Amino acid sequence: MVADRSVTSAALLPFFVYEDFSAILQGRHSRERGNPATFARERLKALDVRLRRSKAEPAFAGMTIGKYAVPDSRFPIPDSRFPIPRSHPQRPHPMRIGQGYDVHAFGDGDHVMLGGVRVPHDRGVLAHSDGDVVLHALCDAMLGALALGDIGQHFPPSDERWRGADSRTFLRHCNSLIGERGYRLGNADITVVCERPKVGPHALAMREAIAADLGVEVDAISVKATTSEQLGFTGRREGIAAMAVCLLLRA
Ligand SMILES: Nc1ccn([C@@H]2O[C@H](COP(=O)(O)O)[C@@H](O)[C@H]2O)c(=O)n1
Ligand SMILES: C[C@@]1(CO)OP(=O)(O)OP(=O)(O)OC[C@H]1O
Repeated sequence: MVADRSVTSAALLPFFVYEDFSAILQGRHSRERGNPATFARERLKALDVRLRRSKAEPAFAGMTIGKYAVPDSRFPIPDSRFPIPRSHPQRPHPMRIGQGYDVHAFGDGDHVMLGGVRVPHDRGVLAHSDGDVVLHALCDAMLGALALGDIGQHFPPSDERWRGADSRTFLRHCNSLIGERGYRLGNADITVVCERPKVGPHALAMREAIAADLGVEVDAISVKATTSEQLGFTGRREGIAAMAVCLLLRA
């Protein structure tokens, strides 16, 4: 699937203002970075994200575009349940590691969402959200690296807001939690376990979609797959699993 790489200018306004303000606070101004709005537009252009004029929900709300966070009104940030530590240790960790794992059972359907990509299949998955095991495992790895619990604590299955939700929303939110705490994603490595569908033909599209949402280069994201040699629940084609590890670096 090719992402709708467009975003409303209204959605970008708050971070233009923020960028301007923070540059002033840091004693830097237009000579160093140029006009903030122009700088942001150039960054968006480099990432092939187009500005569009629309009053609709911005497609990229909540995601990080390069160094910019596009606000997502659905999430109060900071989330009071997961406060940002007020004081960092004198020598904060230069890096943090996280791992995640997710499983969904197959059910009726004609596709599975994997890494934000719609992959045609003769089954769907049973899930509260869109059931994207790749993104759920990655979110858990990112949350794990921050010691912030797991995806179910941030997006409870009991919450109707997340019924049928696009898991890229979860991913962008986890990324914003990372940024707020002074880190950035260094790289992530994801393994999908299933007999079918074949993941290989879609792996690049998944890497591109994930990289776009996280504001990192595609080579920072690895997606690979294995069968389980017809053993266990994945081998019997009852479900699909994914594992992820990620490394966070101090921003
Ligand atoms: N769902 C899958 C499973 C595997 N692949 C690719 O096939 C290779 C061989 O799989 P084995 O389990 O027999 O090692 C594997 O290395 C993957 O490249 C796939 O694309 N999708
Ligand atoms: C993603 C959430 C959203 O409610 O529900 P599911 O789509 O069922 O997926 P799961 O991997 O079980 O993670 C729990 C929930 O956070």
